[in-house]
Amino acid sequence: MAASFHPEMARQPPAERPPTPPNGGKYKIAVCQVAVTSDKGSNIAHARSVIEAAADKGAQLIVLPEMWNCPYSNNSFPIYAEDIDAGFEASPSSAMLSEVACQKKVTIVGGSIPERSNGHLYNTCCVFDKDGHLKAKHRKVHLFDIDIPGKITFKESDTLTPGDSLTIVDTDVGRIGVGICYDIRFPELAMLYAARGVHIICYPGAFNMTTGPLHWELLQKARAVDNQIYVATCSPARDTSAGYIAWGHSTVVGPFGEIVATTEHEETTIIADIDYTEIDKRRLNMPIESQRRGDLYSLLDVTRHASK
Ligand SMILES: NC(=O)CC(=O)C(=O)O
Repeated sequence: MAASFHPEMARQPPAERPPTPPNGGKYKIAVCQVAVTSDKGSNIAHARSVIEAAADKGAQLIVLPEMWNCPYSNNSFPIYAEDIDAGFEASPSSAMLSEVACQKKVTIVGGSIPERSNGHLYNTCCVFDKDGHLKAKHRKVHLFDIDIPGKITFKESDTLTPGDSLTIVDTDVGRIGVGICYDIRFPELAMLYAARGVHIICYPGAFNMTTGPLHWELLQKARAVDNQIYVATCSPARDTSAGYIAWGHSTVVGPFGEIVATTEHEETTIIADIDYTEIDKRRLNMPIESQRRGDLYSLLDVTRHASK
């Protein structure tokens, strides 16, 4: 039975200080690089079985990819879109995530799906707690509009509207910041999340065959090492017959820039141990926050003292 959605709950700002994470800050994360088809019903059923399998292997935090219920294309977004705020009856993808989170008692960062709301379409990630409650909804704030002639041209803004807020959510597996794919290219977002005490940023994403080989891993490591936090990315599996071919290579990076777990492009689930005491350790080893020269440069709002 799906738990109901309370929009106000999702909008509550997090406390200034992150609560001490239970279990000493040690968790198992599963990043599910699922294959996506044009059949929404089978995508939902498949994602469910992959989540169940990950939970059965001990994962407590489970991440899905960007646009896991539909092909990644401007033609598909309006057709596959769901009205999440209208309740789970109007959103079978969210209903499934809520049910399986509650059934398996896991936190789910539910990749993203096209969301229809008040006449707009968004690229939206829902986060569910282990009781199946929708804790947060992140709408991709930086739309993927690029033009690399002869390689790739994509304009999400042809169909999608950007979100207008950041997403930080306190869960049983720590304080999570959410970004979607292109959001990873904007270091200010990650800095702000770190300033607010986020332990891990989850980026469901679907980089492509042009930018993926050069930028995907580099950006994840940069966000992690600059901010001394964990970063997890989750891509769909590669489908070479698709209009948009995803790079794959879902990864978990630690606060020293180390790859904790990664994969190639086929469908798979990677399960990794994360340990937030590593964040404190690395910040002691290399106290870049206190070494920052605020007298020479500053970014409005980006000071980690907000979380102290
Ligand atoms: N698909 C995206 O949003 C981003 C991407 O592929 C890139 O930044 O490159």
